Amino acid sequence: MARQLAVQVHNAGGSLRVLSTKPMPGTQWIQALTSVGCRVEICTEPKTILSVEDIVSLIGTKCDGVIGQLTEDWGDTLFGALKKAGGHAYSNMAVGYNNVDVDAATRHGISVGNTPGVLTETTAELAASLTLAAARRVVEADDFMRAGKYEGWLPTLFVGNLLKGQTVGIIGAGRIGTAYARMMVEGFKMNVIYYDLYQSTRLEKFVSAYGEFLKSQGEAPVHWRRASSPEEVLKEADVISLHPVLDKTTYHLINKERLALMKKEAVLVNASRGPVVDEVALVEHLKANPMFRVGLDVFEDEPYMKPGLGDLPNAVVVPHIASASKWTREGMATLAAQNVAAKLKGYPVWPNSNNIEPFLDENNPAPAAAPSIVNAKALGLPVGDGKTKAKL
Ligand SMILES: NC(=O)C1=CN([C@@H]2O[C@H](COP(=O)(O)OP(=O)(O)OC[C@H]3O[C@@H](n4cnc5c(N)ncnc54)[C@H](O)[C@@H]3O)[C@@H](O)[C@H]2O)C=CC1
Ligand SMILES: O=C(O)C(=O)CO
Repeated sequence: MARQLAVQVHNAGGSLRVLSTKPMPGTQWIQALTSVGCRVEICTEPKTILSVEDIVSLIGTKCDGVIGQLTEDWGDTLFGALKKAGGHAYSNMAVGYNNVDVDAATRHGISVGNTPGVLTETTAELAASLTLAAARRVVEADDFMRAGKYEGWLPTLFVGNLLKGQTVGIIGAGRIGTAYARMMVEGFKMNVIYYDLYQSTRLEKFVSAYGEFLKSQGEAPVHWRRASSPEEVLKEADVISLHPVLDKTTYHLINKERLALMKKEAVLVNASRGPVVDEVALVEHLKANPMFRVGLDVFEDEPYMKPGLGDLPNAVVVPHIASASKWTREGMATLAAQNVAAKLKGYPVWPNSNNIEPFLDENNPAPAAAPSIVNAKALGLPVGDGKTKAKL
C-alpha cells in the first residue's frame, strides 16, 4: 500500500476533484478550477518525480481530472486508475507530451491537454542563450576567472566563434524553432537553413522581408533555404539548434554518423528533448573534436547525463530550464488547468491552439473552451467558434 502523500487543498467543498501532482507557479490556474466548482488538491511531497504508484495513490477512488508533469509516466495504468475514479480529463503542464500514451488515454475516454505557445519565446531565448554561451565559451571563461587563473589579456584567450553572417540551421521549424531562427537572424544577421516535415512559410517570409530591409539600409541581406534532409542542414550550418517533437522519427535524430557530417567547429544546441540526440555518441564526438561545442538543456536520461559529458569544457549544460520564465510557467499552469476545467464543464476545444493569448489575460474572461487537447479528434470532442467568452 503506497503511503499517503501530502496534499494542499483549495475549495475543499468543491463538487469536482482535480489533482495537481506538483505545486505550480501563480494563482490564476487555481482560480480557473475553483471558479467552476472544483476542489483542487496539490501534491506537496518534496519528491521531485512521482512514481506511477504515488499518482495512483493520489488519484484514489474519486478524481475527475489531473494536471501532471512531463517527468511522469502517463500510460494505461494511470489513465485506467483515473477512469476507474470517474475521471475524464488530464493535462500535461508542458507542450511536449512524449511522456503520455495518448492512445491509452483515448481508450479510457480521457482527454489529454498540453500547453502550446505560452513557452515559445522563453524557450527560444534559452536556446539562443546556450548558442552564445557555447560559441563564445562563456562558462569556461567564468570558471577560469573564479579559479583565479586570469593573469591578463591575451590574443588567444578563450577565442570562440563569430555568429554574424554565419549560417544557423534549424531542425524542427515549428513554433519554437521559428522563434529561435528569427532571434538569430534579427540579432546576428545569420542566414537560415532549416529542415522540417512541413514548409515554414512564416519563417521564409520573415527572413525574406528582413533581407529586403537590410538591403534598404545598404547592408548585406540575409537568406533562407529549406533543406530536403537533416544531413543538408548539418553539413552547411555553423550553428544547429534542435526543436522537433520527440517521437519515433526523431529519436536519436542526431547520431554518430550525422555528428561526423558537421563542421569541426560547429555549435549544436538542444532545447527540445534529450533522446533526439544519441548522447553517448555526442560525448565521444566532443572528446575527439575540442573545437566542436554544445549547449544542452535536455538529456537522454534526465536527470542524469551520460558518463563523461559533465567533464567536458566544450559542453554547456543546464537542467531543463528553457521554459523557466515567470510569465511562461504561470501561463503553462493556467493553460493546463483550463484544459481540465473546460473538459469537465463540457466546453468545446479552442479552434486555434497557436493563438492561446485569450486564455492568459487576467483582466478579461477566458474563452469557454479548452486551449489545447491533443486527442480531441480521436475523442470526437466539439471544436468551438473561438468567440464564446465566459469566465472559466
Ligand atoms: N526544453 C524545454 O524546456 C522545452 C522543450 N520543448 C520541446 O520542444 C518541442 C517543440 O515545441 P514547439 O515548437 O512548440 O512544437 P511544434 O509542434 O510547433 O514544432 C515541432 C516541429 O517539429 C517538426 N517535426 C516533427 N517530426 C520531425 C522530424 N522527423 N524531422 C524534423 N522536424 C520534425 C514538426 O513538423 C513541427 O514543425 C516540444 O515538443 C518539446 O518536446 C518545448 C518547450 C520547452
Ligand atoms: O513544455 C515542454 O515540453 C517542456 O519541456 C517544459 O519546459
